[in-house]
Amino acid sequence: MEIFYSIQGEGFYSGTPAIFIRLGGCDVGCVWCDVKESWNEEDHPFFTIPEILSQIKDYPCKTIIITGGEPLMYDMGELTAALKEKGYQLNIETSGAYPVTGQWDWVCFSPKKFKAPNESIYAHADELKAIVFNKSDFDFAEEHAEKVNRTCKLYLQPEWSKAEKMTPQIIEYAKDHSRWNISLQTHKYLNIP
Ligand SMILES: C[S@@+](CC[C@H](N)C(=O)[O-])C[C@H]1O[C@@H](n2cnc3c(N)ncnc32)[C@H](O)[C@@H]1O
Ligand SMILES: Nc1nc2[nH]cc(C(=O)O)c2c(=O)[nH]1
Ligand code: SF4
Ligand SMILES: [Mg+2]
Repeated sequence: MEIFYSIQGEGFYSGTPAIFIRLGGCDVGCVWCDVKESWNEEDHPFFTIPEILSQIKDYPCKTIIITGGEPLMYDMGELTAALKEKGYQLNIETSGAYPVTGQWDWVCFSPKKFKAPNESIYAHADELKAIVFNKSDFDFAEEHAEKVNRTCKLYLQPEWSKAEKMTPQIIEYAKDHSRWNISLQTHKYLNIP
């Protein structure tokens, strides 16, 4: 869908410069998705792997975030192999709704109520980033936290339109359940892509 250079706004790598590769296509259907324009793959241009390599080669950065859309709808083997060969660090943002493919240095797993995760994601998740839209999302976050590895970082991130209401509850929750950290969509406060 698009390639851009920005700062990772969310989660463990928040604040880190990164090249974003956003793949079009998603059938998870989150009601509050902030990139609904990504859902229909056919609305977006197709780039071959050599075209992608050429578009990113001049950015002064070796960290890539592959996002979407839902990147795991596709077999990520070929693209990630080509990027690894060029020495990039590869991070993925995924709902985990499809089996994990590809070679990843960091997997950010953000489970969704709208389409259950594939079981393969739990062993790969380096970071669980649960979106808090309402109170029931704390229990939903805990259900998934029970299934990830012990070393997986745990984040609660307010859904953007509900941030004013839910952030105070997230703060109290994290203080009472100190395994959890807070993630904010800092790029939206910074007005960057
Ligand atoms: C747009 S999604 C694309 C990657 C993948 N489909 C996923 O959902 O993880 C990237 C990240 O943004 C989060 N996100 C999407 N819409 C959001 C919103 N309105 N408020 C907060 N986070 C949101 C997702 O949960 C995910 O962690
Ligand atoms: N700056 C910035 N950081 C992000 N982290 C995850 C994003 C995404 O849409 O996957 C995102 C995004 O869209 N912009
Ligand atoms: S899974 Fe990700 S891209 Fe798909 S609808 Fe949900 S937030 Fe949007
Ligand atoms: Mg985003």
